[in-house]
Amino acid sequence: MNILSIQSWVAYGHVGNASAVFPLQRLGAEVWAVNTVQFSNHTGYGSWRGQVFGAELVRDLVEGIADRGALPRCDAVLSGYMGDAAIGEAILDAAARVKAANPRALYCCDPVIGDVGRGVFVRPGIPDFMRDRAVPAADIITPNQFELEWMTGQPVATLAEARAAVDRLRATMAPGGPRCVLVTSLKVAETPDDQIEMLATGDDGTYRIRTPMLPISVNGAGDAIAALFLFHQLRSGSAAAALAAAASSTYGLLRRTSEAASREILTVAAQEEFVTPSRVFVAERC
Ligand SMILES: Nc1ncnc2c1ncn2[C@@H]1O[C@H](COP(=O)(O)OP(=O)(O)O)[C@@H](O)[C@H]1O
Ligand SMILES: Cc1ncc(COP(=O)(O)O)c(C=O)c1O
Ligand SMILES: [Mg+2]
Repeated sequence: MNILSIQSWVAYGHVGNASAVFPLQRLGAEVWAVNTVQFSNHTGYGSWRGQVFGAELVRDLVEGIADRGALPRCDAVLSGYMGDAAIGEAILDAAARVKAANPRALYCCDPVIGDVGRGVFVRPGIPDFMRDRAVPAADIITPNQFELEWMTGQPVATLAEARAAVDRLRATMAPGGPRCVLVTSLKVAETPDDQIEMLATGDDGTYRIRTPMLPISVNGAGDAIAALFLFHQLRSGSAAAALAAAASSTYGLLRRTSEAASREILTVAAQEEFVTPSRVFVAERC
C-alpha cells in the first residue's frame, strides 16, 4: 500500500505528517510524505519557529514523484491542515493526478477548520475552500463535530442531527467513490459524560463507537486517526472495520499519553497500539 501524505511537519512532537507517517509505516504502508510546513513544534504552544512552504514546492515534489513513474502505484492521497488556499489547490491537483493515474486511488481529506471551544483557527478562505473545493473532490473526509456543523450549517446536538448532517455532506462528495465520512470528537445528547464518540458512514452503513473520555487535550490525535482510518478503510473496504481499528489504536495511544502526562502524543512509545491495540472497541450499527 502506497500513500501520498501532504501535511505539516514538526521537528519536536507529533502533528500532521509527524503524527500520521509513522503509524502508517508501522502498519506496513509506504508513505510518500510531502510537507507543507516545517515548524519547530505545533502551534498549540503559542510560539514556534520555522516556515510555511509555498504551493510551488508541493507541486514540484509531486512532479518529481510522477517523474519516477510512481503515481499509478499510489493507493491514496491524504491531506490535513492547509496553510492557505494555494496549498489547497496544489493538494487537489495532486489528488486529481493520482486518480487519473490510478482510478482506484482514494483521496482522504481531514478538513481542518477548527474545534469546539477554539472556533475557526485556520486562515481566512480555508473553511470555504474545505467545504466548496476539497470535500467535493474527496472520497473520505474526517471532520470533527465543529467542522461538520460549520460545513453543513446544521446543528449537531443529537445523533439524528449528526446523521442528517453527514448525509448532507455525503451528497456533495466525489461521485462514484465510497463517500465515506468519519466524524471525530462527537459529543451529542446521547453521549454519556465520561465518554466520547465517533460516527462512520460508508457503503456498508452508519456505525458509532464510544470510548472513555481521558483527562487530556492534545494536538495530533486528529491527524493520527485520519491516517489510521484511511489505512483500514483501504485494507478492509469497510467503514465499520476501519472505525473499530482506528478508534482502538487511537484510544490506546491517548491512554498511554495520558498516563505519562505527556503534552505530545506518544507516537513512538505507544507504537504497538497501532498494530495490536491493548483494548479493542467494537463499532455498532446505528
Ligand atoms: N480527551 C480524549 N479522550 C479520549 N479520546 C480522545 C480525547 N481527545 C481525542 N480523542 C480521540 O481522538 C480522536 C480525534 O481527536 P481530536 O484531536 O479531537 O480530533 P480533531 O483534531 O479532528 O478535532 C477523537 O475522535 C477521539 O476518538
Ligand atoms: C502545524 C500543525 N499541523 C497540524 C495540526 C493539527 O493538529 P490536530 O490533530 O490536533 O488537529 C496542528 C495543531 O496544532 C498544527 O499546529
Ligand atoms: Mg481534525
